[in-house]
Amino acid sequence: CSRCEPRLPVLLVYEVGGISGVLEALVPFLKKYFHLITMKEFLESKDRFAAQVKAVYVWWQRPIIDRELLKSLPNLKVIANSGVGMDHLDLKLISEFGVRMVNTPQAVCNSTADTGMALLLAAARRLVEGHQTAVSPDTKYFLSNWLGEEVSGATLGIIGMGRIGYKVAQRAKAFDMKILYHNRNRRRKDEELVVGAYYCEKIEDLLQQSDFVMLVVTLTPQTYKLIGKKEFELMKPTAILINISRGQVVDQDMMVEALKTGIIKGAAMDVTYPEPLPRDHPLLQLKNVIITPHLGCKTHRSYFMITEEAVQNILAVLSGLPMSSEVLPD
Ligand SMILES: O=C(O)C(=O)CO
Repeated sequence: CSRCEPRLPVLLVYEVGGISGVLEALVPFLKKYFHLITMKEFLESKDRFAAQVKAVYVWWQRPIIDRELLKSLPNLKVIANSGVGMDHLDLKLISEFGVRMVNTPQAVCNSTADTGMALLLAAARRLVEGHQTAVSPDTKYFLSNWLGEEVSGATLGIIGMGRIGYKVAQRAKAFDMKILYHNRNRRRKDEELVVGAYYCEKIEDLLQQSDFVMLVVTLTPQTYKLIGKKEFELMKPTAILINISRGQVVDQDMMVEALKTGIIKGAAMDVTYPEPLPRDHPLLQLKNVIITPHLGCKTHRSYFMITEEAVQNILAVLSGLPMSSEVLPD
């Protein structure tokens, strides 16, 4: 009967709470705009819900969007992805089903740039080793030969000056760093002036000149293993690599080699492949490495803003209004 049917558009999420579920705190907000169903509820009542689901909210890679799911949702209009990275989605497949895709780039840029800067500072000043020293029972405390690097005046090379890269540049400017950046195309001329960044057309130039290299590109076939043997060899032996993009942007075996043999000085990574690394992975044995568990944009504020941005985008698609963050298959 029509009275039993949900009056709000039906939004499918993987689950609520738990390891892979939408944060419970966000559910009241989502429920203002949608009739929310979980994957479990959907699978239990496919006959009831299949034709009603208008949108899916992919919360950190769940649910997995495959052909079978797309086939079972004939009136699906839009898939909203939390965060900015879409490498876990088959964009071509989704568009074949006439479904639009949106992400939430505004919501994540400050928090992810903070993570990049935090890693840069932590690696430069050996914060993790420092912490381990401070809490260790049998350590001589004031080791005068245990010096870090100064960030002010050092050169930061940003590979991938998109929204997040630009936020990193703003932070680096406040630290008096010299900023270089590389994009495939120079399309940030106004912003270059604001932060005082220099464009390197060739990635090689940036690698040779930078004291810190930060990876902020999205993972695409073009950026897969962008940093490999040749690129490590171009970097200064004193350089520190920071990765806040995706693990696969770096050839990880080559990175282990570069870190072990002193081709570069250190690395700080919020992303690896796989995540997490197997416990016996050589990267976990190295002292000149900091690894964080994809903290990226994980702040209370960002998580709320992500959901706000996703909701705005979904509602815009459903009502045929323009929206800010459509992702096209190419
Ligand atoms: O936005 C993303 O895709 C991220 O990984 C941020 O942590």
